[in-house]
Amino acid sequence: MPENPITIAIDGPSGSGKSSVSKAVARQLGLAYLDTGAMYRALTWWCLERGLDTTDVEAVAAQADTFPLVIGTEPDAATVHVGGTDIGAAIRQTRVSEQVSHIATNLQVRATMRDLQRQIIADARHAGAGIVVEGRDITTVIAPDAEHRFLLSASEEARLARRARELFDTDDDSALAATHDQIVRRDAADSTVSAFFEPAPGVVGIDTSDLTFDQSVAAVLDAVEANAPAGEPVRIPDHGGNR
Ligand SMILES: Nc1ncnc2c1ncn2[C@@H]1O[C@H](COP(=O)(O)OP(=O)(O)O)[C@@H](O)[C@H]1O
Ligand SMILES: Nc1ccn([C@H]2C[C@H](O)[C@@H](COP(=O)(O)OP(=O)(O)O)O2)c(=O)n1
Repeated sequence: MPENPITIAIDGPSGSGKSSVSKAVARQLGLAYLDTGAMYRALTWWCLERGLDTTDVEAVAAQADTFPLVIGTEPDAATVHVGGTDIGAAIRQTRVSEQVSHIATNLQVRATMRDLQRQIIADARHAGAGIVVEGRDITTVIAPDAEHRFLLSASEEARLARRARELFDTDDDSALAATHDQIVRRDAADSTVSAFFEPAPGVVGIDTSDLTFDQSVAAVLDAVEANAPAGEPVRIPDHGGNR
């Protein structure tokens, strides 16, 4: 087991920059990376493929217990497979984004995901330098004892514009309107089961609204460095660490 593995937990609403910043931080520090949102999306895809009603709490929970999910934890290969099928692209489809909150607010599903996520974190700490884990309940429920915990935020305006540019290559009015459901409605639904708009006690809040992407990454890296035990430099200075 490595000497001092670390877990970096990062939460925040949609479009706050969790996935992109977490991947970059993991790369820089030579850590594994876990996108917990991808796990909820994978289960949503699986249920839709089987024609299940995603609001059927018991039926969905039964699938969560058994569906053959394999999630990659390399920041440059954060792959998602179920039963050997690569669904990395399919889980980003609009039909999945529209339904995923039904799955993510199912408390039985959350309990199953919690156990899976904790196992992945334990494995990464056992096998390597540690892991960056991002989602909505990582700082509060999944890994409240993580060495470093962050809540990323950004104004609704900034988050909508980012997502619109990502999905439609523009943030004109029609792109913003099309993005609204994915960001605002989904966050409202998801926040009924997790608290990710404000940092919990002991969690470092970073508002990325007026930061560039690189500044957001640097803000997390600087805070990790500042919080590291004395004599243990954590930043790997050259290109992307050892993974
Ligand atoms: N200051 C910033 N911090 C983080 N991401 C930013 C920033 N400015 C622009 N972006 C872009 O916004 C998008 C954020 O998306 P993502 O990382 O998927 O957010 P989340 O995982 O929170 O939904 C990315 O395309 C990223 O490059
Ligand atoms: N730990 C988590 C991670 C994601 N979720 C929910 C929140 C979202 O509706 C879905 C998908 O998460 P994802 O992080 O991919 O969402 P974004 O599209 O990046 O906003 O899962 C959750 O409830 N708890």
